[in-house]
Amino acid sequence: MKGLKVPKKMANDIIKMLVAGSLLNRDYRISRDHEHVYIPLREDARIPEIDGAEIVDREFKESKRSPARFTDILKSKIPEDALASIRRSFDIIGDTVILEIPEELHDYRFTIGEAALEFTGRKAVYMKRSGVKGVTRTRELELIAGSALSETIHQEYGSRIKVDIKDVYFSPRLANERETVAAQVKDGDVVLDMFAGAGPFAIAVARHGRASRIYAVDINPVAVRYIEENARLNHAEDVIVAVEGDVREFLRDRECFADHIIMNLPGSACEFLDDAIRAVRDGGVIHYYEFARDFKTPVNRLKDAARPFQVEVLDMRRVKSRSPGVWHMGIDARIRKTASSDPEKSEKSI
Ligand SMILES: C[S@@+](CC[C@H](N)C(=O)[O-])C[C@H]1O[C@@H](n2cnc3c(N)ncnc32)[C@H](O)[C@@H]1O
Repeated sequence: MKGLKVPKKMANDIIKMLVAGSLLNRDYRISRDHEHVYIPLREDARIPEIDGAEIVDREFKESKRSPARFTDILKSKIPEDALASIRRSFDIIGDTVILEIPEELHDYRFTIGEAALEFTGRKAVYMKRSGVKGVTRTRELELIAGSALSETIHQEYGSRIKVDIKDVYFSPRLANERETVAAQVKDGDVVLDMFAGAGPFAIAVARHGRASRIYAVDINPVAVRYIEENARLNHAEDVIVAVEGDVREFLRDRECFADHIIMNLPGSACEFLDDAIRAVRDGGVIHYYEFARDFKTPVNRLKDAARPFQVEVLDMRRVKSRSPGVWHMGIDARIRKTASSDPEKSEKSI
């Protein structure tokens, strides 16, 4: 399974960082040899480059500390053949857990919910009742165990994100992505998060401490209330400007002002590319997201929208899986608006 091999003297700091980013696989035990510590990772964990550390494929012993693996708790409670179809991957957001339960197991949902409550030690377990939908990208959730709490504070890296999981989109699986984007912001940069939700990208950028101003826009008024609250919670109210409304309206009279533009609305960000290209400064970077099977499709879409400007692709990432063969893709692309700003380019090959 996937693990991280790190020199002993770095292990403590790295483990803290992995715990903060929810990247550690707690079902397995950390192991050691004379010089190295081996840390089990979640399969979907994306680890930033760390000098001296190396991703490895390795056997880890199961953790005896965990009450039992999730399915072990359920073994005596639901039929053995039904167990196989339970997806054990679930999202933990602060004190809440969100589970996806296959239709044929819906009759067992309360039993499964109680097992998830015991397994995770959180306060509320919800089952997905729909996919994310509508302009706010929220989903229907049914409480299946614990108390009816839906507002919670989620911690990732050093950020604290308060959110009501019923009213505002939030995915803990984007924690690494937010770090990757935030790390690219330079001293004095102006950042625009076009689809900010409760503000997790904006908070990550603020925590890195280099942006001079971060505009966090969202059309969902509840989300904007949380951006304001999260700015205060993370001592970033001087740098984050929360804006309620359609980002197209916000950009109507603004041009060439942002050094970084974050476009995390993967189903329809393409419809906003013209606005983003106008808003980005010469040499600024667009962090563009799209559901796609390959990198070519989003890269070509960016290039088409940017014409006649030059697009220099800095990085491309499969951020997370959406469905078999389809990925939430992330592209970082520098936009060159004048010939003089076109240095020797090192475009990534697609
Ligand atoms: C996929 S969520 C991303 C939220 C956030 N970036 C995150 O990572 O948690 C997209 C967000 O875009 C907002 N949104 C959708 N259309 C919008 C528009 N035209 N202008 C501003 N925000 C919009 C939704 O309300 C939603 O909060």
